[in-house]
Amino acid sequence: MRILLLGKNGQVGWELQRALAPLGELLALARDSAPLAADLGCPEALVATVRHVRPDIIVNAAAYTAVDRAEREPALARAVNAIAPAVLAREAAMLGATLVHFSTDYVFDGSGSAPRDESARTAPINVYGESKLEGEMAIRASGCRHLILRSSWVHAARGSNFAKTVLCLAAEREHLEIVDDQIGAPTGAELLADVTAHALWSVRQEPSLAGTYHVTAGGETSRHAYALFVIERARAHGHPLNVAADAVRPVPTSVFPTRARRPLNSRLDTGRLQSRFGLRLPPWQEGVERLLIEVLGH
Ligand SMILES: NC(=O)C1=CN([C@@H]2O[C@H](COP(=O)(O)OP(=O)(O)OC[C@H]3O[C@@H](n4cnc5c(N)ncnc54)[C@H](OP(=O)(O)O)[C@@H]3O)[C@@H](O)[C@H]2O)C=CC1
Ligand SMILES: Cc1cn([C@H]2C[C@H](O)[C@@H](COP(=O)(O)OP(=O)(O)O[C@H]3O[C@@H](C)C(=O)[C@@H](O)[C@H]3O)O2)c(=O)[nH]c1=O
Ligand SMILES: [Mg+2]
Repeated sequence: MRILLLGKNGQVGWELQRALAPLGELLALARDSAPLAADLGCPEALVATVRHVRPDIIVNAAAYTAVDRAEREPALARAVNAIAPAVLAREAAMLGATLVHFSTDYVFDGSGSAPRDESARTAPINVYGESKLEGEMAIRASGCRHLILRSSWVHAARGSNFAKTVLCLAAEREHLEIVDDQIGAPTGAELLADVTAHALWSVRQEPSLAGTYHVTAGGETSRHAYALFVIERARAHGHPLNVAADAVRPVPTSVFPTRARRPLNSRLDTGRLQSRFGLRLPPWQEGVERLLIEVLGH
């Protein structure tokens, strides 16, 4: 079985290099891999690469993930997150290959407080979310066999993410302000990659399992409580931080200015994945603890 992985150096792509390796012959590419081009901004080159490799499985871990910057670069976000996945899906359909793709809680508007399942109405409130939703829809419309895995708040030791940003800020500053009205589940890239490998293997055995699934770590938290957990656990590991324990101020999103709007309710219902694939999703704190140990070198 030949697997083509795109975006091998991202948070999820890096962990997929490890998790997919036992499933088949893995060819992992980055944007600038030579001699095979894997720039998702360049559809012709992408097509040439897929036709040359003739994979049984395409795993697309590449994406435009700069949420605020996307508001200023909507065309590039759409090229990478919507047009490239459409091209990959068309090629997968022609080859009879399975396409694995990742999407996000940001396809939803974040209203209410209930977790959303896969059939919930999508209504993105920023350019990144719009571009990711368009990518999902193109994949479904192509008719290719696919797994679309929607996750949230992904962190990894390698790459940039909220947890590592908080660690840096807490080392530099004495006071932090963190929004306390965005609720979701921080999800380790290694968990997402391992679930991907498991789901992919299951779909090979049972093609009717293909489709769209929500995949996050268990439990939920606010960004503020998440930041506090990162700070407390980093201290417990002996990491020196400047910020005072009572100086992490909770603030509403409405007073924390960012270019892109963010959904407040990012809760995803993962019941479908757990029951159909027989999987258990460990609590988010376990993933953050692992991240800290890796980042702090203990
Ligand atoms: N991060 C998160 O919180 C979440 C992410 N997701 C989704 O999960 C998937 C993986 O995300 P994650 O690993 O966190 O993202 P990262 O930002 O860590 O990695 C994205 C990768 O895509 C690559 N990339 C960007 N543009 C191009 C391009 N034009 N051509 C080729 N490669 C490109 C980047 O390469 P380079 O370094 O060269 O720019 C980078 O290696 C994405 O689909 C994302 O939408 C879903 C939910 C939450
Ligand atoms: C750094 C910082 C951020 N914030 C706020 C700003 C923002 O509203 C919220 C989240 O900020 P970030 O920019 O880190 O997170 P963001 O890049 O929006 O994270 C998202 O990335 C994409 C790729 C996804 O798919 C989502 O699941 C989600 O993980 O936290 C604070 O309140 N205080 C702070 O000190
Ligand atoms: Mg960000």
